[in-house]
Amino acid sequence: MKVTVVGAGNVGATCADVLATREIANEVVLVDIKENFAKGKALDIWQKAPIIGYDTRTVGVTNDYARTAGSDVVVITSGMPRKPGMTRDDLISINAGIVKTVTENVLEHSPNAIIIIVSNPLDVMTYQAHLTSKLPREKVFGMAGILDTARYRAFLAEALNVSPKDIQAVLMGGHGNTMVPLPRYTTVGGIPVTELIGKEELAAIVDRTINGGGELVNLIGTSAWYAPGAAAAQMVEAIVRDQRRVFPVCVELKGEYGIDGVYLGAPVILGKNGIERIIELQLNDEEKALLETSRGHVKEVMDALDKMSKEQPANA
Ligand SMILES: NC(=O)c1ccc[n+]([C@@H]2O[C@H](COP(=O)([O-])OP(=O)(O)OC[C@H]3O[C@@H](n4cnc5c(N)ncnc54)[C@H](O)[C@@H]3O)[C@@H](O)[C@H]2O)c1
Ligand SMILES: O=C(O)C[C@H](O)C(=O)O
Repeated sequence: MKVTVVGAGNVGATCADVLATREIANEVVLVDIKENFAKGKALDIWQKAPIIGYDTRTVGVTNDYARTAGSDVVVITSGMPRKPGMTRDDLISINAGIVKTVTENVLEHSPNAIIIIVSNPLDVMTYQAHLTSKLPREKVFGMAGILDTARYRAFLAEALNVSPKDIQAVLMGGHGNTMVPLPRYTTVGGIPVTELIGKEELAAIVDRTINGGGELVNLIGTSAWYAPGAAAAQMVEAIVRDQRRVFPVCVELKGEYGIDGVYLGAPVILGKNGIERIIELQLNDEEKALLETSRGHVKEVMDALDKMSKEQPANA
């Protein structure tokens, strides 16, 4: 299996490193626009192989998409991260152009690839990749839900003093302040979380999860990468090993949850064909209202992208 990761910055290099260390692919090609940057990162990961003990070959290139030819899965992380004081949506104009160009280059050499978007604003960059690639929703989707639920699970594990491995959760909606964590669908070793934690403490954890990306931006000065890179690699693994894992993924909803034509996080089954199935949960009225708010926000930003594309055809 061959996997390409575009963007050799913090998230892309971490994703490539996890893919190699866990031998998820035979070959990982790292691409960046910055001269020699990807080459250096890929070489460093390859030189770690004898120490840790893996044989995934990592190769880095500067914008040479011919070297990515025949990739089975492509992860797009290229683009600007936000800085303190910015929202993810502030990145739309710069990152839309990058995602468009990169998607075109990727498809020219790997027309059958499954594409996973990571660049922000995530839901709308996934829409951009779809507009450019015209791929069906099963083959172009975004990573956010695994990261957001991982944050939620980590906070819960800390509060309950249990292993994060035993916390199962699902989360829906856009990757931003309107995301919809679902405590009703959160369990700890099979036990509903509401039986183990008080309402107020749980509400505080949900709130911290919603602001989880911003918390790290304020601490680091740029956005997170260890958990995001590992989350994207976990999606790649589910696809290349046909694991049929159940993950929240950003996907175009076409009637599911009564929503049409909007990119939102929803639980799906991920396997060799990409999205194998979208799972429809029976949401209660409160959850439906939160999802509707999230839909409204993401749709506004999608509309902003459409408007921008008309005004600046380079982003069309
Ligand atoms: N979906 C998520 O949950 C999630 C999580 C973390 C970060 N992100 C987003 O991922 C993106 C990358 O974050 P990062 O921390 O790795 O940033 P970074 O600045 O460390 O790396 C980005 C890399 O993209 C490269 N790049 C820019 N334009 C390119 C192009 N046209 N072709 C190839 N490479 C190009 C840059 O040279 C840079 O090396 C940001 O948009 C960030 O907001 C999303
Ligand atoms: O917060 C960001 O800007 C990056 C990413 O979306 C995250 O949630 O870590």
